[in-house]
Amino acid sequence: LVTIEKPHLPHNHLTDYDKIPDRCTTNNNNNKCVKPIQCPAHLHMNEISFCSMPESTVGICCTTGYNHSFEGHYKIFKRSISENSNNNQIYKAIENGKETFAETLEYFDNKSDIIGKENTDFHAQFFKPSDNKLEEAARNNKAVEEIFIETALEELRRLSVQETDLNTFGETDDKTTKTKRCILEASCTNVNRRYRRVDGRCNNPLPGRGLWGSSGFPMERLLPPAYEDSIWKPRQNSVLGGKLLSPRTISRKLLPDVDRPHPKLNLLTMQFGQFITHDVSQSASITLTNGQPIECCGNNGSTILPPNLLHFACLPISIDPNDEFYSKFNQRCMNFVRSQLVSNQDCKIGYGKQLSRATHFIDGSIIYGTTVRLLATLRTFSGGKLRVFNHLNRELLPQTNNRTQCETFARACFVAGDSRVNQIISLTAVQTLFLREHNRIAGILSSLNPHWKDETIFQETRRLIIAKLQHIAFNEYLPLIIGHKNFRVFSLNEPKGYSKSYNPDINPSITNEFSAAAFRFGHSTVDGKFFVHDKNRLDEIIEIPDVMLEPSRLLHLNFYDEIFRTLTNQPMQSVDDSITRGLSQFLFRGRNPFGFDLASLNIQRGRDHGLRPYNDYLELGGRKKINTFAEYGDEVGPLLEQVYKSPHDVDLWIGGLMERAKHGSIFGPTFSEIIADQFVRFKSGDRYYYKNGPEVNPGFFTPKQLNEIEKTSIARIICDNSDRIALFEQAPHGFVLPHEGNKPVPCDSNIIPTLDYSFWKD
Ligand code: HEM
Ligand SMILES: [Ca+2]
Repeated sequence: LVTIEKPHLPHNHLTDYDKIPDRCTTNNNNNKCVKPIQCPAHLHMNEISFCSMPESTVGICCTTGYNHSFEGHYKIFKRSISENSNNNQIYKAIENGKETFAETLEYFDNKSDIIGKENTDFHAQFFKPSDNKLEEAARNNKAVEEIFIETALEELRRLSVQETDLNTFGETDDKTTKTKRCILEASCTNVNRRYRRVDGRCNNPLPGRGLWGSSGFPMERLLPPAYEDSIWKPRQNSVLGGKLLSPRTISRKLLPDVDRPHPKLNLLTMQFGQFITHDVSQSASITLTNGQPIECCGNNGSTILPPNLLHFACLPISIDPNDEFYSKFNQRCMNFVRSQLVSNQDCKIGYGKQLSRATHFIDGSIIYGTTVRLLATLRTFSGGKLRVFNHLNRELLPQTNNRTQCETFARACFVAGDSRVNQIISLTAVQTLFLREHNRIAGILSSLNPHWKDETIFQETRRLIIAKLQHIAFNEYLPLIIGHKNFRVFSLNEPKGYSKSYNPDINPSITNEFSAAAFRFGHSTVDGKFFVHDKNRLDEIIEIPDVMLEPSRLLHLNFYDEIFRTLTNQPMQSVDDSITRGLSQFLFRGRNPFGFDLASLNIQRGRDHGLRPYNDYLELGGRKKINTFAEYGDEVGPLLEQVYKSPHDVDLWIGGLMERAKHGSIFGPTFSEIIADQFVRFKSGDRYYYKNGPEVNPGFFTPKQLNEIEKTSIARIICDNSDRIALFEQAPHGFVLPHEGNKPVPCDSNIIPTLDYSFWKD
């Protein structure tokens, strides 16, 4: 290893892989950033952020998107051996070779006593010798354990990447998956398909990258995980020793319910944020082998299950006996099950990697699903349309009898491309909006092109809907949340016409930092109430827990229009240290007197996903770490000090929420950068990005079509799909509260531009 000058990571390019060699030029001073190991030609450099971490002396990895070379890991392990030997018998064992395999086994044995056999198996999978090896060992009378260590050593030292079979990757809807050792590979035949695949595969057809961003693909990371055993053990201890406090304690002491309406943005901004989230990210909890959920609490929540009964995936959130709220219900335990990992059994070494079930791209997977099979259940196969539930002459989402997605008492329960569609009724409404827009466009395209068959109409419509969704996300939504400065700095603003932003080296995948922390800023923007107006009279105040997993109100004739009027006219809440009780006490309460605390889930999820403490991300963004609580300021410092032993313990989601908004962004710099970085990935890592021209995008739009698409606005889509029962006008800037410069205009006004679809005539 060569120590080199610590590079300054410019804010604008968390993902600028090209610049790595410049920044990491060799220079033997004491800054510890390390020159990246040389990657074999078919792999490429990733995770440049290691470079900005002075204490990450070892982390630069060669990766094809998520799997680090073994050498990269070996170095990580070496470091943890020297720094943290207690917990790391296993690495010691590897370091010392065969002599210490007993220690390795001891490690496993200890574990199995504490948390059951399955966990041992989990750890074992990283080091498990192949069947061939085991047979050979048996023939030669070698101890299995010896083989075990030999294999681990071999794997660790190997740099080259071999082909092997791996058939347990994600869900596939075809048989084209061919995988290599540590390069999960989709075989991309027909790379010039005009339409993107529903599962997101083969977006990047270069070798080793076919699965990038596809459904079931692992999330990326900006920084290496903070697992206490470097593999999967969540961060649970303060840097000063002793346990971190329970997420619930942090939540109830730091995040009260205060009404602070945002001065400019409306609830549709909140709702669109969740909509985008569900398009790009879905982690899934581990389940029992029969698919049933895992329970980590006993006696109706009054206790955490004893260790011998606790499933290895349990990370229950403990509740203090003096919790002002939950103590009333004798609750001492909130269920929490850890996220599923990508099963990469043939890659024997590595830390746990969470997957996303959604395609990581902004590609309408929330509308169309992520498998051909699911999509087939959503289509009519006639006229390119999606199935609807026709209700009083209005199109609603199809209903389902499978009530696992809704409260049992709900009169309606809907299906869409994403299983979370019923999570809150305003989300269901936006899902309905895009369903209607799809069918409306399908109607227009088929009347323009009567010779088109169902499949062509469907695919062309889907392509256009995705373009509209991307246009709204990048053009209307993103600048409002990250602010124009970040928008510029991250080169997210582009002139009209074709984009030059595509870069096949950029991995489009969701980062853990984005989905387990930064983009959850949105939870702070949720208002606990919807003020629903009938014409201009206040009709009903809905408490949000009453419309979670309970979307029946959409069966009321006026409701669809009314909820859009509420979303556009009611302010969202500001991003700050306030979370509505609707989420922090009553999440999914059903008919119970209490529900979950989403803030606790967020904090625990961050620990589950190995997010590092907030300070590390400050540094990643080129800022100084905060070393004393006083530096957090008079307001925030004392609060944090109540719940964290050290300023270096602060969870990322909490630290980010506490930052002051700057430069026109609605949150502080750390969230801004993580989010901007993610949107750079969504754009520059998506070959089918709607603004990409014919040289890269097989599904490109003509310049004239693109010119029309760039007139898209959320306001126009709302207008075109309203029931015209309670919604006849709309402000042109759909995410901005109506004001003098954003007055509602009649839906047929050309102040809200319409698209000329004649350019879609064959
Ligand atoms: C409107 C009410 C909302 C409800 C009821 C809700 C509920 C939830 C729940 C239950 C989770 C899973 C928590 C866990 O176990 O880790 C979650 C995750 C998440 N939420 Fe929300 N949420 C809401 C709004 C939003 C908004 C407005 C945003 C963003 C602007 C957002 C962003 C996220 C993100 C990024 C995740 C992680 C997704 C994943 O990767 O699985 N949510 N939310
Ligand atoms: Ca997607």
